[in-house]
Amino acid sequence: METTIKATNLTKSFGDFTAVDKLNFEVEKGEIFGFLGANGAGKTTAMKMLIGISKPTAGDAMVANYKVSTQADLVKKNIGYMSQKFALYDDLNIKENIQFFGGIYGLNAKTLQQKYQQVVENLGLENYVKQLVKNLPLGLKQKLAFSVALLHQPKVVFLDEPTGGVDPITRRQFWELIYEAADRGTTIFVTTHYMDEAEYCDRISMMVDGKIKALDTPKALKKEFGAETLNEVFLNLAR
Ligand SMILES: Nc1ncnc2c1ncn2[C@@H]1O[C@H](COP(=O)(O)OP(=O)(O)OP(=O)(O)O)[C@@H](O)[C@H]1O
Repeated sequence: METTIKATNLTKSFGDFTAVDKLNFEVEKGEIFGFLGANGAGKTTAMKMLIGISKPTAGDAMVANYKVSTQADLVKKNIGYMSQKFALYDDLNIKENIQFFGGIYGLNAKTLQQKYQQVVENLGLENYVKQLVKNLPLGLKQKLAFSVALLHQPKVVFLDEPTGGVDPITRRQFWELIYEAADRGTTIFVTTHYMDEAEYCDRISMMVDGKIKALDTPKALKKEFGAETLNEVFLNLAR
């Protein structure tokens, strides 16, 4: 087993307030790890530390073999990131987005052309290549954003509520792409508020008030809490 994320007492305080309180967990290569919590539980603060844009005030984390405390630039180069709020440039077309984001990660023109063709073919985007990304249906935009986050073949990809606003069938299709990436060995770290998505994860953690209160497979968590659904587990914990 190869560990791609390891948090050790990972902590972030703002003055007297501890938003993330001594998180300890490991995520293996190719694992799909769901990161759940109610609003304000501390998920965004934790994720910001894991992607190297915010320094822990105590503890540390290794991500893709680099320390977030001292090697944040290397962490950033070796991960992918996609959020619901920002992922692609609406006023560029598919090719331009791939050239822009792939270029940031240092891919050359030939590789970018190959990646572009692969993405168009894999996602069936042939009818949209002349359009600006803003004209794509939301579900396709999300799939494209995920593919763009994987252009530089990162060891880990962080997905921050990647499927907000689409129906369960479209979410399910998005998850097929996640499974394919995980099968190729990419580690997936995903936050979500949708319990159907949480069910698709290999393991999930549930955060309450800055701490991880439960962490296991969806099946084991339901058993542990004597619950029929993950939603019940979640409500039990968050209460
Ligand atoms: N820069 C900051 N200064 C002070 N407090 C902060 C700061 N950033 C976050 N917090 C506080 O830390 C707590 C956790 O916030 P965070 O955004 O990480 O939660 P979250 O679990 O991501 O919630 P949501 O699902 O709503 O995004 C909140 O109480 C928030 O007000």
